[in-house]
Amino acid sequence: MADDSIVQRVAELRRELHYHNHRYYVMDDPVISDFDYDMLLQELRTIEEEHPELVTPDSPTHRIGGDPAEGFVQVEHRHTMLSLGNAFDDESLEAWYRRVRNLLDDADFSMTCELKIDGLAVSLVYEDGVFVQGATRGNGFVGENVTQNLRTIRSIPLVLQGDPPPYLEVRGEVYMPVESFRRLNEERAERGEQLFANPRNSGAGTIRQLDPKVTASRNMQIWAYSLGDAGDVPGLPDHWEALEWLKSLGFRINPNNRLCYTVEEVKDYYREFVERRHGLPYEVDGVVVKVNPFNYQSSLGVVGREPRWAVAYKFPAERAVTRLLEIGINV
Ligand SMILES: NC(=O)c1cc2c(=O)c3cc(F)ccc3oc2nc1N
Repeated sequence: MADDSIVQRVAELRRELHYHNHRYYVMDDPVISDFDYDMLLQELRTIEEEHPELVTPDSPTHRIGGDPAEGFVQVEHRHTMLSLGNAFDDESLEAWYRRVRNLLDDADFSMTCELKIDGLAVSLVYEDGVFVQGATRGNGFVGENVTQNLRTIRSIPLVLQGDPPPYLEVRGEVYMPVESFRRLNEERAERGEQLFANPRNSGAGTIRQLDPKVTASRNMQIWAYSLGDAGDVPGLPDHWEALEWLKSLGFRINPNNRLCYTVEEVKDYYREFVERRHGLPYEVDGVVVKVNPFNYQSSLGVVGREPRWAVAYKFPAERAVTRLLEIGINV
């Protein structure tokens, strides 16, 4: 049995490694050299090999799980994962805005604008601050358990910082950075294998790999974009504060999110990113506009499978061939 000093050292190493992992993969601002990080990880691995009874599932040495899965177990979402209604032009955005204002008896309200990441929506469940389950959206009610694969994504925290509630669900979009997609297709072309059509497809295929080692080899990333349900965290007044709080817990929140007070500001944001979208290291297909105050979100409610309080203002479709040429794939 390991004596106390070993148990203490293991806890200290885990805390330090989770912290440096967060700095490197979530904040993109490491404060330790890769060499020193690897030395800490190796020290922990050595101790865990000598004392297997000390290994815990949230250990940073266990991001790449066990054997390939046979298939995916289905999981029921505690809170249904709804779908976004679409707007394709300013008129339909303004129609959405007017409808919401009417329903709110002409109240004023702020809106959050977020880039709509073109990836795969996932639900992450944390119990007592430890990552316990990751699932795809599926049909919104039932998704696939892809926990082992999501654990390999370094920007998904295995252990939360701050003071998380006993149960927390977070939603995010998992995606393959454009550069990783380009490199992956280059490797496939050299091996004479079939190419992936776009980062979204390769990302979705990677998350649904049966072997976590394959997922781990493809540099997948995440942007967290909301709580599973505002009711899970009483005391947060609106979505913007919820995003700030999630950032304080260690989640990777997109720095381009913006708080807007008028539909004009929303349109400015949209036009800004119609221009800037191809300079981003990840693919986006629009802007998600959300009524910010949670009390207004709950009074607006849901119609069918879509929340009344959010809309996806899509970017103009573009010719796929041009896009592939732009990211350096010679089709
Ligand atoms: N792809 C995305 O970047 C993204 C997606 C969604 C959703 O799908 C979504 C669906 C809802 F029913 C409600 C809010 C949402 O917020 C979202 N926010 C985002 N930033």
